[in-house]
Amino acid sequence: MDSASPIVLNNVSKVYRLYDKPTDRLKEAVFPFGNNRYHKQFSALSGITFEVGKGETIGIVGKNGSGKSTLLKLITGVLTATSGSIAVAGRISAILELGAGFNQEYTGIENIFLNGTILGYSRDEIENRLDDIIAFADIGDFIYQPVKTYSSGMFSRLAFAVAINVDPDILIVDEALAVGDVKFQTKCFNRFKALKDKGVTILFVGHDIFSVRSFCDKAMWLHEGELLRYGDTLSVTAEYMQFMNQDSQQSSDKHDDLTKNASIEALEAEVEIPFDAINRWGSNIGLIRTGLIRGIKSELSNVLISGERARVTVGFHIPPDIDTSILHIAFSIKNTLGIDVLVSTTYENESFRLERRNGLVEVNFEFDNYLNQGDYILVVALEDRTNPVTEYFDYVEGAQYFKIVTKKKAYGVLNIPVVQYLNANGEK
Ligand SMILES: Nc1ncnc2c1ncn2[C@@H]1O[C@H](COP(=O)(O)OP(=O)(O)OP(=O)(O)O)[C@@H](O)[C@H]1O
Repeated sequence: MDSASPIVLNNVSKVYRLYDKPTDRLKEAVFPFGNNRYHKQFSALSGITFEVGKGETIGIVGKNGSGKSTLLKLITGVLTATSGSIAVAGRISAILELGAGFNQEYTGIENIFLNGTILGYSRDEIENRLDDIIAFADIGDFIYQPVKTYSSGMFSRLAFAVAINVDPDILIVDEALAVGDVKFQTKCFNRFKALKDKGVTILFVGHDIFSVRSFCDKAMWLHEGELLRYGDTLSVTAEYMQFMNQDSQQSSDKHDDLTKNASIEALEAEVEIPFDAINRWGSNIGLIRTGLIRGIKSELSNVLISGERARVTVGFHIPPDIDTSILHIAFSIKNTLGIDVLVSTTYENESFRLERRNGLVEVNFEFDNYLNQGDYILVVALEDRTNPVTEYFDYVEGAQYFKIVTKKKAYGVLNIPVVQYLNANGEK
């Protein structure tokens, strides 16, 4: 165990007591004999062991009720563990519940001082930061009103403004609480990034996989109170996405008949699965046989030239039990942060008709490739988008890994030609 790690948990468990009625809690307090008489036990976390290195940013994922908030409340000390040990070194700033640590009767400004004091700052230190905090919250004259008059958006702005404009060693944030407009959320993210660059250790409950992928060094997946995975962000979130996808497919009975793999058996002997995928999932894995991207002119393998037209080819089989009217073909190009920078699906194309046929079917997508230089991942999928949650027959994350090169160095995510001209003396 690294003694420099600011957060170390060893075999931590948390058991909540559940009472059927509020009076049962009272009865148990008044008659403490026979402790278990009035409550049931619920294990919200069990056997959690991990450590977080200094300056690491950890994204925590897991479905509702998996124990994320409980874990963070144990680390911040709001809750105490039923068993196990938790060692935290450094000043923690946390936003786990909107309104926690605020006095409803106090004004915004008074609450800034209250919160700052809870975080361990002196009055002078808070005064030095007051203007920044007020400017960041940007809630106008409401800052002079009692916080009980605030909307949840205002609350969120004030809570974030305080928590991220102080100098914590450890920042703990639940992304879901960043309610507000895109501008405010971007401001928060910029500030997180600045804190991360300064070496602050950050625990971040991510509800959007892509913010976890773009922001976190490592990811942690909690499931039913257990730590299922902890490690490389891309692989942990990919496994989590796969699980969530399967979970939603299992709970949807609409296309039960499509999840049969019988037709795959006939195809299995034909070709080995050629992909070196980060991840592959779906109800009919094996249907996709090719997924590749090429520059149309250069035809180089695994290298595309920015600005050149590119083609993605997806080759697949259509088994007899899949209705071709709901079967769609999609690709996405992800950058190394796992963010989809380009997505296209035949579902968007009203004139697309897939006819049933035997043997390999190929669908081509062509586009002018204005992506900038860098490393990219090709994802190809066979999907059904007729339900609110997309179901995948076969999803290959990593059908091809390729580079895009530019003729001369370009900046930004896109390399779109931009016309530049000068208006001298206001001439048009
Ligand atoms: N005070 C409490 N008393 C009893 N059970 C609780 C209490 N707080 C949480 N739980 C239960 O513990 C489990 C874990 O809850 P927790 O809030 O930690 O999950 P979560 O992953 O943060 O969920 P969400 O994503 O919905 O916020 C849930 O089943 C929840 O109902």
